[in-house]
Amino acid sequence: MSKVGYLGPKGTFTHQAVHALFDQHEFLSYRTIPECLDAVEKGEIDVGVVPLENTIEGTVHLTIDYLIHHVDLPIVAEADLPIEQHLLVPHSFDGDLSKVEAIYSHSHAVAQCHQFIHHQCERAEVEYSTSTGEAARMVNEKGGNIAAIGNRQAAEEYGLKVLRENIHDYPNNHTRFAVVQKGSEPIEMRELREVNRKTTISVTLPSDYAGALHQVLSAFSWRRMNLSKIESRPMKTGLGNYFFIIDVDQPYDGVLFPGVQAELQALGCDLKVLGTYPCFHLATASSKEATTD
Ligand SMILES: O=C(O)C(=O)C[C@]1(C(=O)O)C=C[C@@H](O)C=C1
Repeated sequence: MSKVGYLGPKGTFTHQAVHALFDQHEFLSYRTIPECLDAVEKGEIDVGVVPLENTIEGTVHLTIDYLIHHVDLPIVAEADLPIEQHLLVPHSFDGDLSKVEAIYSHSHAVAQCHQFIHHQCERAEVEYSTSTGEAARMVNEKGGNIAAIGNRQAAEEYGLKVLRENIHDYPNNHTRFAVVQKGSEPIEMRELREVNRKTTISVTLPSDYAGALHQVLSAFSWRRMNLSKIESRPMKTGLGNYFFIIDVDQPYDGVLFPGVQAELQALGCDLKVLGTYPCFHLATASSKEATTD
């Protein structure tokens, strides 16, 4: 039995993703993304599951930055999960949204519901928490005219009721989660249908000069390698110093990728493969999307 760590506590979306991905393992929850990734790095757990990107709010910068700057852990799998954000309140709350004094949640969850908060809960102060599950736990502990944004499992876990369903501002809300692992021993997962294989790399340009990014991209384009994401992040060394995170829509191979690497190195770029991995679609209890075959 392996140890699987995740951004907890129970009732987070990461917790849902973990249970859709793994069965028959020991599950350990961590309060923050860095705590979970550090535990994998130190070998306290075998794999860690952390959020990577949301369709409404974009990249979870804390995860990407921590993977680049603080730990050396390959991404071994990726899974996307439909996200349904609900407004959760104590059972004693009378249902009048204008009375909500504070809304607790993770910053990514709050960002997915800005319009709802702005138009429906005008009086509410936003209080950020380390996760949606933690927000639900706090709302239960504090009580009163306050609410959490989170999922139905969190409401059940922490004794709250769902006052409004699906309060995220745009439909088709999904979050991608990364599974990271230190050792190379394969960890048994549920039998899921693989929808794709991707390779994620980081590229640091030697200096800022005209056409530098164009040259980097052309190493992929003339090889007909499709990129599904490119994003710049600060190197944290000075204003204007950025690196690029690039998702390539194919597995690492022995011909095309070494060719790209050699070409980029000749340009003076630093390149690191962050993982080459299968991608899965997961389903929440309430969604009917395909998962297991
Ligand atoms: O707080 C949670 O429930 C998490 O699992 C974190 C997280 C995130 O960081 O994006 C995951 C999915 C949702 O997009 C909102 C929050």
